[in-house]
Amino acid sequence: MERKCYAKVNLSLDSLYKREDGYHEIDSLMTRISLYDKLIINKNKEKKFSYKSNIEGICPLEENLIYKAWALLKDRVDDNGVDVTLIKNIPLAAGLAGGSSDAAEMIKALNELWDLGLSQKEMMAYGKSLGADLPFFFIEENARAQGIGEILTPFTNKLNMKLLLVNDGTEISSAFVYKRMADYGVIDNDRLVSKLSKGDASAIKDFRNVMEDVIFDAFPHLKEICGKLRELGAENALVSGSGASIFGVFTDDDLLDRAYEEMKDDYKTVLKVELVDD
Ligand SMILES: C[C@@](CO)(OP(=O)(O)O)[C@H](O)COP(=O)(O)OP(=O)(O)OC[C@H]1O[C@@H](n2ccc(N)nc2=O)[C@H](O)[C@@H]1O
Ligand SMILES: Nc1ncnc2c1ncn2[C@@H]1O[C@H](COP(=O)(O)OP(=O)(O)O)[C@@H](O)[C@H]1O
Repeated sequence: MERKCYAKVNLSLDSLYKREDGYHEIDSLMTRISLYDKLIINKNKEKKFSYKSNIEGICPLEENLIYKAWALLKDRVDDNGVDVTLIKNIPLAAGLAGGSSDAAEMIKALNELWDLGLSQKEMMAYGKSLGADLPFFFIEENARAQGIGEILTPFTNKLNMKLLLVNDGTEISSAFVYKRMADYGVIDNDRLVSKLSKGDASAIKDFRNVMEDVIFDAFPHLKEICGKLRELGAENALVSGSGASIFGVFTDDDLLDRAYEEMKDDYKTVLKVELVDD
């Protein structure tokens, strides 16, 4: 069985306040992009999890979210052995939720492979126990994420945008940023959702990520990438999630192509991507 594990970007990301349990209430518009890891999963007869990948040392196996997803479900069946191959294309600790997407697809795959009959709601609950970003990947639509990321409301986007994704190899953990966050609550996501559903292009200028205050303070060079994208014709440029990936938003293909040519040799990863759920 083969599955595509799409990356996400946050078109807008607001953090409202820190809760008693240490997590932050957020309000974010999330969308999947045409950059994906590939998971190849086959049953084996050894009742074991065997793993290989095109990249070494993401983290110890027991900490890999794919392994954790398997460990959550393995006692539901007798023949629980699987051979898993991960083709990693999504940059690490990049605000693109690659690990979360891998784990969500692993849960969906095991549900099918082992005929577990789990509902979307049950899979989302398993997902949430592994990370706040996981539930989004069970929706398979653009969604507004609230709560800690698990309250999901699909939205429609009629805007034809393409993104130039830039990652210079900087890795930032979500915990690093959340620890330094102030209270915000400044983004009008109701208005943004309404504009996107009507195809009103003025929405693009309203995209915002409140984590940028913390991120640019600690990693000022990332702000320069946003500036460069704007200079090259992006209608907006912002950090995705807790970073360190930056995306420029384009509605003109020629400008996008030109910006790609200008930037492609200057950073570790420069990719033209589309939104997959529109
Ligand atoms: C910032 C966001 C925006 O989509 O994405 P990334 O940039 O990581 O992709 C997410 O909120 C990241 O979610 P995720 O990375 O799954 O978080 P978890 O593994 O559950 O938690 C990692 C750390 O972030 C903090 N955290 C996470 C989510 C949240 N709503 N409030 C928090 O304070 C937790 O306290 C923990 O210390
Ligand atoms: N399958 C996986 N892919 C990527 N990272 C993983 C995976 N499993 C666990 N991790 C750990 O989670 C960290 C952040 O995950 P990732 O999804 O790449 O970043 P982000 O949360 O910023 O989008 C990684 O640095 C790694 O230590």
